[in-house]
Amino acid sequence: MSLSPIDWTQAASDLDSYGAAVLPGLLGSAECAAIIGLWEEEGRFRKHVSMARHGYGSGDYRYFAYELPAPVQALRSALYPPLATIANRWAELLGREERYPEAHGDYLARCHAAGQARPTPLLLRYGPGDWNALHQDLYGEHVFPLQLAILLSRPGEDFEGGEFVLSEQRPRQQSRPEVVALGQGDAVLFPVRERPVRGPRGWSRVQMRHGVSRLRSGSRFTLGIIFHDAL
Ligand SMILES: O=C(O)CCC(=O)C(=O)O
Ligand SMILES: [Fe+2]
Repeated sequence: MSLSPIDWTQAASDLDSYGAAVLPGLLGSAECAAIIGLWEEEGRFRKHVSMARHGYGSGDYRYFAYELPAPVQALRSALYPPLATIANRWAELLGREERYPEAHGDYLARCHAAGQARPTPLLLRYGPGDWNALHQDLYGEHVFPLQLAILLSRPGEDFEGGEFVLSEQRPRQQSRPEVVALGQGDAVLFPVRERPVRGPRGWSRVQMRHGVSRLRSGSRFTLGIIFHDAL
């Protein structure tokens, strides 16, 4: 798999300003199709979740089992180091003690030592009328602060509707919505739980949630990459 070059200066600046950054064309259409094709390979997954059954919205997702498929493993380990740099800067701004090592393997060792040893990368599938409730992907005490979702289907061709949505809950203020327009193969980077925002009296912390608006028609697949593992 070949990753297109990523403008990390732009991505960090967008994350700081809006709490979201798009990595345009991270995957090509053939790579997207190959990852969608994994959905049918049941043996690749450790768990299948029906969102309606849990009150999470409507649609399905499947958590990959270890060993992760090669492109998923490659994305997870290649994207971690620049994200760890941003995460460490944010931790400092927020007065958090935790710091993130340079290599993903070292961070996973920390998760695994705390009993968080199940892989969290997932494939999501939405059909007509499906949606994903605003949520946070927390699976234990260890939370790597940034994650990404890659849109694998073609908006306007494979599906209509189904916009990626973020909400930012500001202390003592109303929440701010952010809708992220994605094309096939684009990734959106976003905070798992919180991010620093500069206010009149220094930095403060806002809570973030993400979800997906209702699909009007068609079929939409996403690959989610989360860097902490699950209990
Ligand atoms: O389908 C999407 O765009 C959102 C997926 C999601 O919730 C995730 O990757 O954690
Ligand atoms: Fe999620």
